[in-house]
Formats: sequence, C-alpha cells, structure tokens
Amino acid sequence: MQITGLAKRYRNGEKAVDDLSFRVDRGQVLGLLGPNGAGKTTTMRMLMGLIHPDEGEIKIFGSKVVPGAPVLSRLGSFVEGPGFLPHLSGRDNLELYWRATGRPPADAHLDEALEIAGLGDAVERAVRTYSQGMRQRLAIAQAMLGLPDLLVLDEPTNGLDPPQIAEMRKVLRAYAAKGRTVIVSSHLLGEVEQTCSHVVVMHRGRLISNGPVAELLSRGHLNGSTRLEDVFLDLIGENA
Ligand SMILES: Nc1ncnc2c1ncn2[C@@H]1O[C@H](COP(=O)(O)OP(=O)(O)OP(=O)(O)O)[C@@H](O)[C@H]1O
Repeated sequence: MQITGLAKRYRNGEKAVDDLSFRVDRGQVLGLLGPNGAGKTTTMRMLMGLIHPDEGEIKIFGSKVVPGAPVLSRLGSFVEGPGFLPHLSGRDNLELYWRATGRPPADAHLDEALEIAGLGDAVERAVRTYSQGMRQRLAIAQAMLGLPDLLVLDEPTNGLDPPQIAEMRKVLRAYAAKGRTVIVSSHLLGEVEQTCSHVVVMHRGRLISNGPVAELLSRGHLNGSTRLEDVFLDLIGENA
C-alpha cells in the first residue's frame, strides 16, 4: 500500500491531512499514531475509499483506490464498531454481513476468522449478551472474513481490557506474519510499541516520523529514553 501526497480539507477549510506520503509492505503491522485530531481517521477513511482525497493518491497492490474499485475487495476494515443485530448470534451476524457484500459465500472464511478472533463458543450466543470486548472481537472477525490481504483497523483495542489487548496483539501479528499487511491506528503508544513493526506518526495532518518501531526507539535512546511515548512526545513537541 502506497500513499502519495495525500491531502484532505473539510468544509471549515482546515487541512485534516496535508501532503501525507508513506508505504507499508506485506508482513508489516503499521501503527498510525498521533494525538487527537492528527488526521488518523481521515486517512483511514480515504484508504477505505469512503471519502475522496483532495490531492494525492492511494494505491493498494498497484491499483488506485476509488469508491467501488475492485481492489477494495482485498481490504478488510472497520472504522467504528459496526452495528450488529443484537438478537442474532455472532455467527449469524457475520453471515448476514457477508451476504450483504454480495460476494460468493465460498469466499467467506467464517471459521478461520472466528478462530483468529478467538470468540470460542460465544459465537453461537446472541450479540446482546456480549461484553464490549467481545463485540470488538466480532467486529475484527468481520473485517477479517474474506482474509483480506490488507487489514485496516481504527482503534482496534478500544473497549478491550489488558488481557484482551495482549490477545489482540497476537492476533494482528500472526495475521501479518502470513504475508498480509495490517494497519492500525491507536492512541495507546505502549500498545503500538508492542504490536507494530512500523510506525507513522502524524501531527496536525502531517507526517512527522516514519519507520521501523525499533529505529524510532533507538532514536529515543540517543535522547536518554527507550520509551516510544517519550519519543512521540518529543516529536510532537510536548515533552517538557
Ligand atoms: N467530518 C468532518 N468535518 C469537518 N472536520 C472534520 C471532520 N472529520 C474530522 N475533522 C477534523 O479533521 C481533523 C482530523 O480529524 P481526524 O478524526 O482525522 O483525526 P484523528 O487523528 O483520527 O483524531 P482522534 O484520535 O481524535 O480520532 C480534526 O481537526 C477534525 O476536527
């Protein structure tokens, strides 16, 4: 996935994303990091073909992203927890979702996605009985249903407790280890540090740092810190 010179301006005139360029390759888990309003969600929405960039372009596996582009079938995503039907089981919700995509039933890797999300027997229970964390995992299973080559998740650990976050970390790493690509946005710097192989740091719509997490950490080491959080605060100029 390659983003080149991406820009998006909302109606109030301010640039939510400004001259953004970066790439992510197979096998990588890329963390999109930035403070509130940095432009992470806007970037993700453009990546998913939900909104148009004003400038620049996004290519997934060599094809330009435009609404309805066939290449978008290789992408699985969620921006906010999707609305599940509470009276239906987790499994029925996923089946219903897949039917609505109009894609062939044989392309839905239901059991594999559920296995990856680790919901166990709960998948047969009505979604209304799920905890927030279980809903989040079902949402991730939904995004993974077609075993997409590119998985894009906005704040996937929202609503999860620490053991579930640790579990999610394993799931995402294992997913990328099979030669697929994962992009996640997060506020949780420690989480990005432990989950991601690469990081893009955004601030006020612009890219301020980009590279392997280890490289960023070694840069912090020069300044006397090995914590990504300190490196991050230094980058956005808020480390007093
Ligand atoms: N629909 C919209 N209309 C107008 N401005 C918007 C809209 N969506 C986002 N913005 C503005 O664009 C900027 C970037 O927002 P965005 O949601 O992409 O950031 P973010 O990094 O995802 O933030 P957060 O971490 O708080 O979710 C912010 O200044 C925000 O107020």
